[in-house]
Amino acid sequence: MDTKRDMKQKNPWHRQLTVVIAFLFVWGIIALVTTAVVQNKPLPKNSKYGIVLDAGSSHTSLYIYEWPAEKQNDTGVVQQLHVCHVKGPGISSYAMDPEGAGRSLQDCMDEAKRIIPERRHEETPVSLGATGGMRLLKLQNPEGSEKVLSSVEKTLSSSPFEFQGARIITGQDEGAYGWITVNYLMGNFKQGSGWLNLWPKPETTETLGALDLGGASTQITFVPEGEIESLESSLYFQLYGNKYNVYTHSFLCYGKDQALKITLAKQLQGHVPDSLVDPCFNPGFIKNMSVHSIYSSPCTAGESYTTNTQGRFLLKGTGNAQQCRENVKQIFNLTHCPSSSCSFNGVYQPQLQGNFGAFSAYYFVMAFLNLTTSERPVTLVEVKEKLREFCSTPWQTLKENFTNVKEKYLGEYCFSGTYILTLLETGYKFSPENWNTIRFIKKIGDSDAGWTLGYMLNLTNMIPSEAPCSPPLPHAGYISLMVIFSLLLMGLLVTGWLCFGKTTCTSQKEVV
Ligand SMILES: Nc1ccn([C@@H]2O[C@H](COP(=O)(O)OP(=O)(O)OP(=O)(O)O)[C@@H](O)[C@H]2O)c(=O)n1
Ligand SMILES: [Ca+2]
Repeated sequence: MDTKRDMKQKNPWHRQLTVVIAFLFVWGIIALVTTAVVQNKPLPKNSKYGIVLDAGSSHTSLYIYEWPAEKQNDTGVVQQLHVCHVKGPGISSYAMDPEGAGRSLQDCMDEAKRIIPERRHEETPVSLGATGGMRLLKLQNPEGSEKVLSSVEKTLSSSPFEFQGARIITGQDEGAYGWITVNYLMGNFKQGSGWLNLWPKPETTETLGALDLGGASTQITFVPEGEIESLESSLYFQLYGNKYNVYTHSFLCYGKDQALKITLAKQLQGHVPDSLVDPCFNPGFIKNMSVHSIYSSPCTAGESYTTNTQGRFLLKGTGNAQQCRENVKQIFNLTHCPSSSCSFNGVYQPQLQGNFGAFSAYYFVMAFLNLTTSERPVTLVEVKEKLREFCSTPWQTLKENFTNVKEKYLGEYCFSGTYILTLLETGYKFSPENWNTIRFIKKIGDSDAGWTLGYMLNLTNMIPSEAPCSPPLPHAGYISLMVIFSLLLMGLLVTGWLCFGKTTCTSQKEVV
């Protein structure tokens, strides 16, 4: 007791000092936590936007993309905000009424004006890419295709957005941008951010191959294991500091609508009867077809034919998947291959490698046939069995069971399913062993799989070739660590002070 009293007498500031330090300590903690909270408060959304119109052979879709203004070069930040499906057919169907092509886009452009905030309109890029249908129209009627492009250009350039062109994209670009889209959305273009910067990057990053099936053309794109033998099928990308040698090929006329025309033309063999019995359509299915609709395409232009007087014939389904397969196989020429390995029609294709995402019509058809929604991949045997069963279903039963499906689509699913199977197996050489590398996909996250996102990323230079320099820690991580370290330091200080105080006491005691 005496000792304590003595200490207080010797150090009258002892109590006050303890109170001040305790106060400063609490105040410091509150200040640090407040700073961290305020600093990491979500900022008001500051988005940028981009518009791409996919002018396909069968229809046009307008996609609006959105990304945070301050992070446009990061991987995976651009997301699909909205899609608007243009009413009516694809723009290539407007060759006889070019003004109609531009007019058809107006509703979707108005929708985009409503969705994108007005203050961003002027700086929002809008571009249109036309694919297989317009490539075919250009071959057949170059003047008509120019007029259609001018018409859509007029509509897009009269919008408040920043018009960046309406053009026919090459099949190679279509394949490449589809591959960029799926891999960007999957986050496969590793950016080496944060702590990852501290470790060397792996030599190769696995990417997903892209299979796109349209109405007029189809694309296959993937990174093969070895060298790519053909220069015209080879693309080189450097994205986020990673190098990619990509194989791509686009088959014009092997989209599923044109493939059907070629398959029918092969069966007609130039002689148009009054009716054609076809195993690729369900039993009881009857359709009155115009001969012109089959032979007017550049894809069947090589075939000579004599028509009956009406210029029409009846297509009658028998629903035999096996025979349908045989008919479809005939449109794949497998007799010559000038390279070490080929897909079909003498086109070079390296050995298949890695996993594949199959989208657009691949997805529409396989989803309808219930061959996509399974926890485990559906085997090739199961696909064949499903097609056998579906094709043999009477047309009347199908119509009764699927009242909500468009008749045009419904009538063609037997052919389409068989075509997809044949294209993948006979064409691209997928086998029972590697069939499970294919996933039929519509979306990745909220964004549709397709070429448009990749097209926009490229057009707006949003994929840097080098990984952008970034601090080793994300901002929130940095603040948290600063708080933790500061608390530790303070704790240390207080402990030190207490110990120092005690030592002084002890020594003082000894002195006393
Ligand atoms: N629910 C749906 C929607 C479309 N389709 C079919 O899918 C094909 C169109 O696929 P899409 O990828 O939209 O082709 P496009 O982009 O229009 O054609 P391309 O890429 O060749 O220009 C058409 O045959 C259409 O009949 C379908 O079977 N079921
Ligand atoms: Ca398409």
